[in-house]
Amino acid sequence: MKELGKLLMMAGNFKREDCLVIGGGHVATRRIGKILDVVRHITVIAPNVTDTIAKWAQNGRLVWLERDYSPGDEEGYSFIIVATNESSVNLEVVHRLRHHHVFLNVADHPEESNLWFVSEVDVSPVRIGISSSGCNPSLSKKLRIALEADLEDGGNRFVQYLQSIYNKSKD
Ligand SMILES: C[C@@]1(CC(=O)O)C2=NC(=C\c3[nH]c(c(CCC(=O)O)c3CC(=O)O)Cc3[nH]c(c(CC(=O)O)c3CCC(=O)O)/C=C3\N/C(=C\2)[C@@H](CCC(=O)O)[C@]3(C)CC(=O)O)/[C@H]1CCC(=O)O
Ligand SMILES: NC(=O)c1ccc[n+]([C@@H]2O[C@H](COP(=O)([O-])OP(=O)(O)OC[C@H]3O[C@@H](n4cnc5c(N)ncnc54)[C@H](O)[C@@H]3O)[C@@H](O)[C@H]2O)c1
Repeated sequence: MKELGKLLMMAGNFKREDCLVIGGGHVATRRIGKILDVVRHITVIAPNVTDTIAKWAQNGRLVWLERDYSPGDEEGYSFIIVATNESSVNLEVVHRLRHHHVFLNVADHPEESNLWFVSEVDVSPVRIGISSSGCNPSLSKKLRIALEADLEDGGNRFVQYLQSIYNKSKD
């Protein structure tokens, strides 16, 4: 795993951003799931997509362009997720965006991204983000699952405190 250095954790407002996702496989599906209700509009470009993405397209949650990426597709988008399984395609997009100020997430080259995804625990209205700074995403996932399990049975003080905030917010 590459060492990404220290990252800044912030809460983002993407309501005005139009997102382009290049690639429609498992990584794209996971990340689209996280931004569906967060960005203004999502376009997916990929010759094949998962059943989940196809369903989102059918339901009008996003637009799927059923074809390969071609240079220039990225024009007009402020948030771009690059997640094809063709490393050369991913790097071509990175290269073309070098002088653009866009939010960029590249699945197989995290060091080229300016935005990394985190594991999320939703205790609405509180959201807890977990990041290993790219060192160990599996560990982030395990911590998320452990926290969610705690949340289910109110097992410790931290989670009980969160639960009390949650219950108050419902009153
Ligand atoms: C949070 C989550 C969001 C999401 O992806 O949606 C996420 N990864 C998740 C899962 C996951 N990722 C990987 C596995 C298989 C591991 C295995 O098999 O051991 C699993 C587990 C699984 O899939 O079950 C592989 C992997 N991931 C990265 C690389 C490095 C590379 O590609 O170089 C490799 C290849 C490593 C290798 O194999 O060497 C990099 C990144 N992954 C990140 C986020 C960012 C850093 C976040 C952090 O540091 O915490 C960053 C930088 C991407 C970015 O955001 O740009 C999601 C958990 C969601 C949840 O909570 O469930
Ligand atoms: N960072 C992470 O968390 C992580 C985890 C696993 C895999 N990866 C990397 O992410 C990438 C994607 O992984 P995946 O499991 O989603 O792959 P996948 O095989 O499930 O999906 C690949 C997608 O890319 C599309 N595609 C291929 N060529 C294309 C082109 N020219 N233009 C547009 N779309 C094209 C395919 O149609 C498909 O939808 C791989 O490079 C993999 O190494 C990253």
